[in-house]
Amino acid sequence: MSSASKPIGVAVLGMGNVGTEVVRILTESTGDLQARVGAPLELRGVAVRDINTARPSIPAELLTDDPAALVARDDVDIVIELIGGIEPPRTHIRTALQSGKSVVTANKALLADYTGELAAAAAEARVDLYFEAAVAGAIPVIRPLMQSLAGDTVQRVAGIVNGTTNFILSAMAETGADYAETLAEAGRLGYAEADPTADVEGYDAAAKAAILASIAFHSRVTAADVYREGISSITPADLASAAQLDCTIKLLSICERVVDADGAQRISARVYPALIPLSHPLATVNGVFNAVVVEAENAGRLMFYGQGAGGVPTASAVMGDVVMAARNRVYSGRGPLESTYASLPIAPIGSVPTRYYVAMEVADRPGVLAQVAGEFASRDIGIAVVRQEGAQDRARLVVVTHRAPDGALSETVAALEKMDAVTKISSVLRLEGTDD
Ligand SMILES: NC(=O)C1=CN([C@@H]2O[C@H](COP(=O)(O)OP(=O)(O)OC[C@H]3O[C@@H](n4cnc5c(N)ncnc54)[C@H](O)[C@@H]3O)[C@@H](O)[C@H]2O)C=CC1
Ligand SMILES: N[C@@H](CC=O)C(=O)O
Ligand code: NA
Repeated sequence: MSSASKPIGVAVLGMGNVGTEVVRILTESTGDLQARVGAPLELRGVAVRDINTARPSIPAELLTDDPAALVARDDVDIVIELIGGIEPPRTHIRTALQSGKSVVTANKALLADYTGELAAAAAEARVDLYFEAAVAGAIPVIRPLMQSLAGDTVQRVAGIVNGTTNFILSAMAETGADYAETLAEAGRLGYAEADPTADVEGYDAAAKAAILASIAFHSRVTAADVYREGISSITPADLASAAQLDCTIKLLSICERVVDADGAQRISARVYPALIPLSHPLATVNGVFNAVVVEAENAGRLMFYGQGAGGVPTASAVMGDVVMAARNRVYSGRGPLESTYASLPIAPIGSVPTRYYVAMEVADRPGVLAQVAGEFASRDIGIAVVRQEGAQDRARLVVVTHRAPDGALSETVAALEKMDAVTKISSVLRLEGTDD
């Protein structure tokens, strides 16, 4: 260590749920952090949107409403971006990297689309760009994929990577809690994004899937490559119906290698709410907890579990990256570079085999069931479960299929929608976590 005593200057951009906790740890744990880094970490400044409304927990002289000026300071070595969104973070991060500063960010929305540009700037300047907090909050998942599994071949990375939606679905399933009230509570607890549409419509999970798939499969996957559905249409009736099938409903993020009919490998990256059996390990992941299951050729199955959102746990992941980036500066090292050599193409959702759960309202008269079953059979789709709920002149019919290409399943649903006897398709969900 050539410059053991030279302090590492740190700047924090954004002092919200996560930024506040990062500043707290930086100021409360100075001695331990210094010992772990091999040099003191010195907080040079904190950029906030409005100095007058900023929380009074740090000395006024550290506050600024000019993040660009803070990033430009010669005594700042590491920039921690915790503002969120695309701009201004994209500009601040790029400027920081281009001027030789390392960057730590939790900004999955930005990384899902701009990792290429930012990683290139980091590589050019020979500095680190770290983002462990961007996927599954406190859970170490980026570093295990990038480093621990660098010698293996990852086949699948799947799990629950959004705390807000898992908090909502768990509460609805456990206590019948109201969707809107639970979403508001997730906002108060600091789990939800500034615009919670990103959570409930699956954009946040899709951004995380893009990041995970890119790393796991050494390819470039962006948010637009990820098939996405959110949870806003999930009803208490769906959860009750899932329970009757010994299942629950979770918003899943699934990234896997799939092999085409012609033998070519592709990446399937998809996010949707799905039924999973209550016996599946992900079924017991509740509240703000996330879990990511990685399947690798040689390591086998690995499961990572912990708090996926919230200022305090997320700040832990940010600080882990800060310590690594600071150590690298002290010891003149660098973390791993982005790796996209495999460049696998994306598999269209229609080609991916899956299972469907379809709930519909049908006229309660003879022959309807045979007609419905006929639509599945004509596309070579096997039916695993048929259940009729209710009677009189309207009945709720639930069909669970065997595995078939998603395109054939969605075509069947479109055909059912046109049938006179089907008055309404109430919900279409996929079923995951089963062998058949
Ligand atoms: N809250 C969580 O559980 C997690 C959040 N993240 C990510 O961490 C980042 C921060 O999230 P939160 O702290 O929850 O958001 P937040 O909305 O609580 O904090 C962002 C802060 O940035 C400030 N800000 C906005 N524009 C600014 C500007 N131009 N200059 C300086 N400050 C500005 C806002 O006033 C706000 O205080 C986001 O990228 C988010 O996606 C990642 C994992 C978990
Ligand atoms: N809004 C996100 C925060 C963490 O990434 C979530 O709920 O998971
Ligand atoms: Na993480």
